[in-house]
Amino acid sequence: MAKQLINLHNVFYQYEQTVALRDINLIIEEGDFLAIIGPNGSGKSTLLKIILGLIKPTKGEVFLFEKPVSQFKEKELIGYVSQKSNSFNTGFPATVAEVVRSGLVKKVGLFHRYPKNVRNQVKQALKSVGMEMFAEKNIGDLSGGQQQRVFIARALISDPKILILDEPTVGVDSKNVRSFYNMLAHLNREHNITIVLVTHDVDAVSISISHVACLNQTIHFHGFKNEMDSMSDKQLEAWYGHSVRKVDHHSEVQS
Ligand SMILES: Nc1ncnc2c1ncn2[C@@H]1O[C@H](COP(=O)(O)OP(=O)(O)OP(=O)(O)O)[C@@H](O)[C@H]1O
Repeated sequence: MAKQLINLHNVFYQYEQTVALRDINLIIEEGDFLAIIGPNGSGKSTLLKIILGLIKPTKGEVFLFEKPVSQFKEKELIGYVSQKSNSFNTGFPATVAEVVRSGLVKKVGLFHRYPKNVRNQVKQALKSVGMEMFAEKNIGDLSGGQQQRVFIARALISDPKILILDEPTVGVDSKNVRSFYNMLAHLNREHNITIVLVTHDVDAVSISISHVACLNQTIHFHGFKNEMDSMSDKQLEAWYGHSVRKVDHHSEVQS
């Protein structure tokens, strides 16, 4: 049986006046490539914050790598790329290699020397996202999609087992979205990294992923992507709250 990397059991979360999440039961296994999709305000960011241990559920339990979250100390096993990552302006004075290397700061300490093999680690991380040719470029001179790849490389440099991405295609032009998802599929399949991403874009579920969770306060569906393909438009609308369109890019995906 695959290892349960994330397990949320009867999780509720309430901000002062607003119930953001109710009765969430969600198991994410090693090797999954899961998209959590839901409309604006459906609780996606709140769910990520709970998984990342940034907030505690009002009720319910969270297990990471089969340990209660309070006992889970190996934070480097979870790589996170936030929605706001790709906001560098062209004047930001750091090279791509420096940005990727900064992913190691927590491990090395700000004023310690980096070990000799760091240059190689930076190279490997950039290679895994198809950006090794850009190591010496200024981060601010890259496109939104290229910057996003660099931030993924920064998350990968500490060798995580899970990569969590919040709206990763914001800032990626539409013509590059498919190759971006192909790159994530490559990390999932060839580097055995479990991937969890959240998005409000239902179309995103059509590309590369293995599993889908449909969230609107609670989980309305969680299963294999192709099981969701067989959901009727009426079922989808009932969960999403308004009309949605499914686009099947599956046949176009290259690994
Ligand atoms: N700090 C907060 N204080 C009070 N209410 C909040 C706070 N953050 C979020 N909420 C509310 O909780 C609910 C879930 O918000 P959340 O940001 O998790 O949704 P989301 O699916 O990530 O939204 P979006 O797609 O718009 O980013 C919303 O009703 C939101 O207004």
